[in-house]
Amino acid sequence: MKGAPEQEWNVAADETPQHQGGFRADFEVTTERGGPSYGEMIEQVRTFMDKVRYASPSPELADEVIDDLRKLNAKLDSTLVDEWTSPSGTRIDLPSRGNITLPPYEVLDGGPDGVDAVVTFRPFHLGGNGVAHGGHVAIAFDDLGGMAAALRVGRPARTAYLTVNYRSLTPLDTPLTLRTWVERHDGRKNFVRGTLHDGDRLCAELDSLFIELKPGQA
Ligand SMILES: CCCCCCCCCC(=O)SCCNC(=O)CCNC(=O)[C@H](O)C(C)(C)COP(=O)(O)OP(=O)(O)OC[C@H]1O[C@@H](n2cnc3c(N)ncnc32)[C@H](O)[C@@H]1OP(=O)(O)O
Repeated sequence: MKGAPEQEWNVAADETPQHQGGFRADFEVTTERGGPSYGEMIEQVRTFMDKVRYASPSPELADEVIDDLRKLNAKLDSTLVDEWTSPSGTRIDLPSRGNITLPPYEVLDGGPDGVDAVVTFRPFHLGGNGVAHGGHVAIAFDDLGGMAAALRVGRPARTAYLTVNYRSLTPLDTPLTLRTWVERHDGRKNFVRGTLHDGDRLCAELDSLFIELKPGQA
């Protein structure tokens, strides 16, 4: 596959370590990085992925799209920064904190008692036969389960295990209710449960363990 094999990713913005292990030392958040149009840029990329998932282009159109994409990739080349400096993951005003890799969700309420969110799986999250891929459901649970653990302990936590019980089909393009909460904790261990509903219908359940990271722990 052609890509960017010589590209160096995640190059530190300066020599000062901006974190002491885990994801982010201080949960630094921002509504400014990337500017006022960053959310719309992410939305357009998601829309493009939706279209790619369902498009059947002619060879000529595929070549045209490749050409356009190369130009777009080149535009971003000069702006690449490290993960701590990128807007992605820190823009709390945007769906999924502006993180393009996550299914878009909006947190309605979050704190030590848990997280209430609305997640909408996009057309490109298709698994088969018109419904969501189970892996994408797991990603939503992982992120929002991790958030419930982090909000309880006030520090980052990493997933030790994550079990998803798929109770019924998960629709695409439909706002769904996702809840996560720490059901029990024991030292650094946070046993996180979760549910995903389409209206009253239970689509999936989460049973997971998130371990609070020690200072400096990767
Ligand atoms: C606000 C922003 C929110 C953002 C949320 C983002 C969430 C995203 C979360 C992720 O996706 S993290 C990425 C996926 N996870 C990993 O890559 C983790 C890989 N594994 C590890 O790094 C370590 O194994 C881990 C940090 C999970 C634990 O290692 P530690 O050395 O810190 O702990 P240790 O092994 O001493 O275990 C601590 C306790 O947990 C228990 N434990 C650990 N792993 C377990 C496991 N898998 N099953 C059951 N118990 C487990 C272990 O037995 C022990 O129990 P006791 O204290 O009772 O002795």
